[in-house]
Amino acid sequence: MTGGIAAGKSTVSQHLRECGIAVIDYDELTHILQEPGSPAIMLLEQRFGPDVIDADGRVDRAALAARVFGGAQGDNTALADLNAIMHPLIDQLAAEAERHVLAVNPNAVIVHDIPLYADVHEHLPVTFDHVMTVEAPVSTRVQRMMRTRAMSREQALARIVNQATSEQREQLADAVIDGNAAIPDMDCQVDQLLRSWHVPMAATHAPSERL
Ligand SMILES: CC(C)(COP(=O)(O)OP(=O)(O)OC[C@H]1O[C@@H](n2cnc3c(N)ncnc32)[C@H](O)[C@@H]1O)[C@@H](O)C(=O)NCCC(=O)NCCS
Ligand SMILES: Nc1ncnc2c1ncn2[C@@H]1O[C@H](COP(=O)(O)OP(=O)(O)OP(=O)(O)O)[C@@H](O)[C@H]1O
Repeated sequence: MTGGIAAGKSTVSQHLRECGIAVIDYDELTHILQEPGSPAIMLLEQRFGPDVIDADGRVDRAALAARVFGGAQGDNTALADLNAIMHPLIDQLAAEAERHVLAVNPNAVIVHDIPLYADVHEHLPVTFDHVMTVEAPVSTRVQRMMRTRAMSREQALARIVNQATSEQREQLADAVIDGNAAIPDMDCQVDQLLRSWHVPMAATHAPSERL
């Protein structure tokens, strides 16, 4: 699963989990890797300086975001350098998470929630049976980011322009979830998709019981 920022991926993830599906969330993996003691800390401090690490030794994500999305004068490679540090570590942790899920249940259905799939798919060490993207208009997503992430319009737009476009994501996907629909409708879209892909769902959340 991929999708533009604030299109509704976490909302879909929640429903997938309720359906008994394991979700590996690459934003969560990023956050784990930015906790004290992670190998990423030293690399990020070397590249971005001590200001992006807080007093407890974890990444100050707001400070780092300002560095990479804030258009700092003379630092044109900041975002690419952040990605070069983080992405291999995220991929490694995702592979570990997948192994862990499969060790418990070799038949598990696993969804990787990869916001930047369109940007990174050529280098990912895993391949997928299906790709879905969650999409909503830019104006809706900007409003959501301003409301729920306390971002300014400029900060919200800076994230969007530094990601692939909806069209690029849709070209790679075999299904598009309308993240602008009401949440119960989104859930129904997901249920239909899972049925069409013959994905078994947890009985307690079978769609017929919810409707
Ligand atoms: C830039 C950072 C510090 C921002 O932290 P913050 O708490 O504000 O955002 P969070 O991590 O919750 O991510 C929210 C969304 O921002 C967008 N985003 C995150 N990283 C990037 C990036 N490198 N390029 C473009 N958009 C990004 C995604 O849509 C993501 O879903 C952090 O996201 C980070 O270190 N990103 C680099 C790792 C990465 O690429 N993660 C995405 C994995 S696919
Ligand atoms: N269909 C919807 N209708 C109304 N609000 C929604 C809908 N989908 C998501 N939202 C709300 O929009 C915000 C962003 O949604 P969500 O966190 O699911 O998006 P996301 O794609 O995971 O975002 P991010 O890229 O920031 O991780 C949340 O507050 C969520 O409750």
